[in-house]
Amino acid sequence: MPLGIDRTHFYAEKVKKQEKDIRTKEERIAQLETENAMLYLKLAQLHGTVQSVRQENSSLSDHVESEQTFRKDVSDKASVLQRELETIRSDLQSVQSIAVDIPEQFERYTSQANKVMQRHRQVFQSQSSNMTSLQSQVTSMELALQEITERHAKEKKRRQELHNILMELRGNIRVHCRIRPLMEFDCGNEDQGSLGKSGTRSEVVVHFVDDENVCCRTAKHNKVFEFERVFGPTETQNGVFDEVQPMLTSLLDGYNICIMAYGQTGSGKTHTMLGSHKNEDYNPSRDPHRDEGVIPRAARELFRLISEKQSGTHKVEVSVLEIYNNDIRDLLSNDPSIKHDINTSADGSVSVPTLASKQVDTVYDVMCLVQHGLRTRRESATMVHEHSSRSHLVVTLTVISQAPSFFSKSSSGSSQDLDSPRSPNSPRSSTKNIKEYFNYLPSNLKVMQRDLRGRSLSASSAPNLGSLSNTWSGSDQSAASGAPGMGAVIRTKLQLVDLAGSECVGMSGVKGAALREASNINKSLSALADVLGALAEHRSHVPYRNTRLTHLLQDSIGGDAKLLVLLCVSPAHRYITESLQCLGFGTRARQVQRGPTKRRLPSSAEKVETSSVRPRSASTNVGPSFIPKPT
Ligand SMILES: Nc1ncnc2c1ncn2[C@@H]1O[C@H](COP(=O)(O)OP(=O)(O)OP(=O)(O)O)[C@@H](O)[C@H]1O
Repeated sequence: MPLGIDRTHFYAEKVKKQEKDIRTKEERIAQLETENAMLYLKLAQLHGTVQSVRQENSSLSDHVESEQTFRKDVSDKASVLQRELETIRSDLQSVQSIAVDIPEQFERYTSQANKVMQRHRQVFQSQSSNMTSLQSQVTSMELALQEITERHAKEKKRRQELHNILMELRGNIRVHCRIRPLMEFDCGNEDQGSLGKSGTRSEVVVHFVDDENVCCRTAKHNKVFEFERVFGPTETQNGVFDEVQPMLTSLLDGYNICIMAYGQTGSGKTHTMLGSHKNEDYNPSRDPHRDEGVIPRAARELFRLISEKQSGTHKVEVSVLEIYNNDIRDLLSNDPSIKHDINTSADGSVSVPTLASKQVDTVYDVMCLVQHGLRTRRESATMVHEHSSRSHLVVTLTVISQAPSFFSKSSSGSSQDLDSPRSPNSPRSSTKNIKEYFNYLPSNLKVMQRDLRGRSLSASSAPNLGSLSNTWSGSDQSAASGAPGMGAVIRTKLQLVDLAGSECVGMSGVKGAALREASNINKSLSALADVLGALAEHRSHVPYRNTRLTHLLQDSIGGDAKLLVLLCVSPAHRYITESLQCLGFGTRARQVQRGPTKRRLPSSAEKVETSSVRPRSASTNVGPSFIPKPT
């Protein structure tokens, strides 16, 4: 402390100064604190900045990293592309080298193709010209073939006609064969001696070859049989009848006709002759039925033919009989158990005088009588089928026709029969008579022409039409008949026979009375075969009288009737023995030559009575009640 200065003052001054210092320092401190705060603030700001920079950095480094990856990828791809580029470049180089050859090759190929095309064009041209000539050849060959086919058909028809004429002139028996379809009962059964396996369908061994041939083929047999007509399993009843129909015209021309169905049991005889067993198809019916057989169809055709004739000149009588156990039983009689005898007249014609016959006017009447007879006919179930006929059924339609008087002895005085060879010098009838003749019997024309053709073949003489008017003038009938404008009476018969079936007794399984039936059936059928054998071999003795069947059919088989045998065969292996036997029977029948079939001559004994029912015999047996009244 300086001397002379008051101490207090000094100190006061010092304190003041220190306080000032302190204040200054405090201010400084405050200032510094403010600055410090500012700095803290700044630092915080800087921290934030650093943080964001850091984040930016990290995202930038991510970026960089992905950039690097991308770059790497790009460089990889670039290197791959580079390599591909190089390959392409090398390919391009090779393509370029090939491309240089292409136009050359193209030209070469084009010229080659042109050459080939030219060659082909030439070949095509030559072929098309060949084709045109071939086509014209084919056309002409087709025409020729058509012509040949037509000629063949005509020739076949002509051959058939000539064959028929020849058969007729020789008096041959016509034989048709029908193969039925395979049926349920054709199933084999070893117990019954079947050739097939038990319970299996029998094998088809009988084959339809064509219209004229049938063939039996098995391991043991291979045989073809020829007949006038062969019908296959699909043939209709109508088709079968179509071949029968022409014979019926002959019936009104004065010929006797016999149509018989032959075959083993179950082969379709009744089906063919009457119709199907199903639905009672052979019930009387006024209208034609699809399944009806030869008998109703023949009756229908007969009445149709009669309807074309002058009314009142024809009448028809029906008789129905069966031959059962070698006895004749009248199925129209009130007592069918009565046995009947057969009469043979001097001219060889056969009849059963005690048989009832009934006049009929329609097919319905005929079928009513036939059905009446069928109810009495012996039929029973055998092991072959349930409706086996145990008797031979014979339905006879007798046509009694009265010719107009111009057929009786004509003014020319000739009484020549058509069946005797005509002399070219025989007297000619008037043109009027010929005209009348053809007006009366237009259907005769065909038969006449056929006869004349046949005659001109055999007698090689020119046909004399003038003598035709005397066809039916066998005797002086005009006066005998008494009917003005009406002449002599002619009786012709149409015999329709449904034979009982030949059968192997073992297979049909019959015993006792049925065995007797079967053996009688077989006996009569073998007698029939014997008769045919004797006729075919022209033996002096023909054993007609061995059975009632052969005796009854004597004048049809050995006489002058037109005879048609309808063979019925099963196609099944099971019945091969019976089928071969049946076809053999047919072949034998065809070999029979009986001489020309003859026309019936008018008989002076009767005249046609069209108004009343006049049974020819045994009239008491048949009453009008047989024909049911129309419903
Ligand atoms: N062509 C055919 N079409 C269809 N069915 C047929 C034919 N032929 C025969 N049948 C049938 O075969 C079975 C036997 O025929 P059918 O009775 O006619 O023989 P069958 O020869 O008369 O026999 P049987 O001699 O024993 O009386 C019947 O059921 C019949 O309907």
